Amino acid sequence: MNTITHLTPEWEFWLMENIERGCNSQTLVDAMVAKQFDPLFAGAIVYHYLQSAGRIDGAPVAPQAGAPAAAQRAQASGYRYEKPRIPMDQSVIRAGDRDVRVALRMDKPVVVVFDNVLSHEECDQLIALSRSKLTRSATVDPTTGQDMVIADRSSHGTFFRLREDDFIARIDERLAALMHWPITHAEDMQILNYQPGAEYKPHYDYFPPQDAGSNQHLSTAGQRVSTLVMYLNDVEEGGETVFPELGVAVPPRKGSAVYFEYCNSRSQVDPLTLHGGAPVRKGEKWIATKWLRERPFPHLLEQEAQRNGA
Ligand SMILES: O=C(O)CCC(=O)C(=O)O
Ligand SMILES: [Fe+2]
Repeated sequence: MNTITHLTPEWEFWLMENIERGCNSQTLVDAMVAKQFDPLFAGAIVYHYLQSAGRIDGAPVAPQAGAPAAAQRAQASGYRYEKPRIPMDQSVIRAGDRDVRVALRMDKPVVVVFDNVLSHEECDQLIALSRSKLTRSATVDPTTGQDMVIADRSSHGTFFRLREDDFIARIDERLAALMHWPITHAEDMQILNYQPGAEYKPHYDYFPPQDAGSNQHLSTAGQRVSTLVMYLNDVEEGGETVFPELGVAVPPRKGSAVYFEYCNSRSQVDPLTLHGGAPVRKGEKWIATKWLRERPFPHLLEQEAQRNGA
């Protein structure tokens, strides 16, 4: 049976009335799901209405107030946290050929800062290999799903295909081990360069389930589940990766990285992972980003099977 993914005026009224009465988000989502609403749609729409009603504070929160406030908002979104994909009790994670140190971590959402993901030589080499290939970065158009250039994203970038060469393959294998997710679920590695003034305004890495343009992405390998943003150089000033809902900012440091998770086994997505690249104020910023999907890419399954001699 098809589930409902749009809101009639009657349901709109019902939502507003019940929010006014002080109902909590889970009650509202459960009631909608019981009436055949799509669970993802119900979660997103309830979150949206609660936010519009001022019941979820979208403004950045002070770091000291971050944890309890974020937990409240997480609950309001209806997102159910599950067991983190990566170990949350180790200070060093053995990631293939490299020991990666944990510098900071939080759960709900899982956000972890790693040191020593890439050596300085690897950072330099990724930059050198990318420099001549850079083009203006695009984002996914919410209605068509096509790439489009927008002012919110003033960086330049390029991509490396999975296992493009031996150097990239070594890093790809390490990242799959670190992120505890199969290599067949990995998107191409993105390299970005931000010049002074360039930024990437706060956004979600997941494909918004309510956008028509997300369908073509979701149909290949499912939703994005986690991200690793690796810093390839030290930035003199600015360029932090910011999480406005959490009151967290991660300053770029050559070789280190920030990891976060935002999609559970029911394909629910976590709006608290809103994040962006703050404007670079002095110097330039280089990053490499790895996004992982719910399911394998068919062409990678084939590629890996051939490698393994199947
Ligand atoms: O530049 C940053 O720090 C964040 C980059 C980012 O959000 C992305 O590549 O999806
Ligand atoms: Fe992002």
